[in-house]
Amino acid sequence: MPLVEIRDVRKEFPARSRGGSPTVAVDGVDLDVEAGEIFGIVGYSGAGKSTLVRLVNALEPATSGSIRVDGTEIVGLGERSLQRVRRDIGMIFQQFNLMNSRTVYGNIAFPLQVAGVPKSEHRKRISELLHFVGLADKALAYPDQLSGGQKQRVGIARALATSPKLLLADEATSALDPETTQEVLALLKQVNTELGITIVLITHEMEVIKTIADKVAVMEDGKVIEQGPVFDLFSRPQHPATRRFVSTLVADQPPERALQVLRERHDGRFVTLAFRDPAVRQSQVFAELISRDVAFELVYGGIEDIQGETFGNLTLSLTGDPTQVEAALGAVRALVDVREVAA
Ligand SMILES: Nc1ncnc2c1ncn2[C@@H]1O[C@H](COP(=O)(O)OP(=O)(O)OP(=O)(O)O)[C@@H](O)[C@H]1O
Repeated sequence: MPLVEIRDVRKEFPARSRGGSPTVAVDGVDLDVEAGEIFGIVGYSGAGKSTLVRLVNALEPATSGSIRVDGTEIVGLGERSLQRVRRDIGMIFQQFNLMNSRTVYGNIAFPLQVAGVPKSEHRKRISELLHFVGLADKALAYPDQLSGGQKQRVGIARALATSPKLLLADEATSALDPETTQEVLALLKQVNTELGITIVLITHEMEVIKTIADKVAVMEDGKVIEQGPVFDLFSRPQHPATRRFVSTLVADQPPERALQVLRERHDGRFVTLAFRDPAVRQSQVFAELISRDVAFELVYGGIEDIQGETFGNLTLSLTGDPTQVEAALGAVRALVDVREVAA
């Protein structure tokens, strides 16, 4: 049984003005998040990502559909029962949402108070959490004395205080610089592997997905347009929006601007080879060209490492006898996908 099971979920917000039309923020979404995984949801601003996660912890009620969290149907559930479900769900935010008038200790104590954990148990639990997030010496600091990365660590400690099964992360690294982003992502990975907590994270950055997610769903206009294991989605994106996201990390064919310059420099036939199968070595492919006296230059592209598997697109300029070029490409097609680059 998935930890989170979403079926045909829809969320409609009423029109903001008289005569206006309602906004369908989430439109018929189906998703399964298995226990123990890191599930990424990626999409541009307005795609409906935040609304979807807010439905999962019932900060907003769904208009229709079904959402099961750890087996409990939460759509239509009463407030009292929802509070019990929410106790198993932690959440972290882009702007950290810490209480500035409370110390780090006080911020982490807050969910413990709400959950009715006796005060005598707070000190030990908070100390454990602060050690885990690497802020053992900051218990008495106030949020405005901390860096962004430290504030998010406090956010994570606070979200973990009541030992949730599920952690929802809403653009948790979007306000951080690239180096701090990597540190916070590493901490989230630790939350997942060492504490066994399932994580759903939403982001507009493929880098975040690539770094820690196991599975990913792409959202556009309230719908999930594509989902699957991260490697599959990166190496074989189907939908144009997914291709656009993937191209922010992995070069595909050269864009029009680059192509113009490349054509001025190279007069051969341009083809893009997609390397996806780990059993196929680049040297095998190049050997097919060399054996037929086809000269080649790598003009665009690169190879990426996604969770230990490599793939990428290399655009080559080929020169030689056209019949030999054709024959070589025939042999190359047996090894990798070959696409012509439009003249
Ligand atoms: N409380 C609300 N009332 C009315 N419309 C809303 C409300 N919350 C979100 N929306 C609308 O729902 C759509 C989806 O918004 P949502 O915030 O879920 O997208 P998102 O993908 O998370 O984007 P962002 O990263 O910019 O938050 C948008 O058109 C937004 O204007």
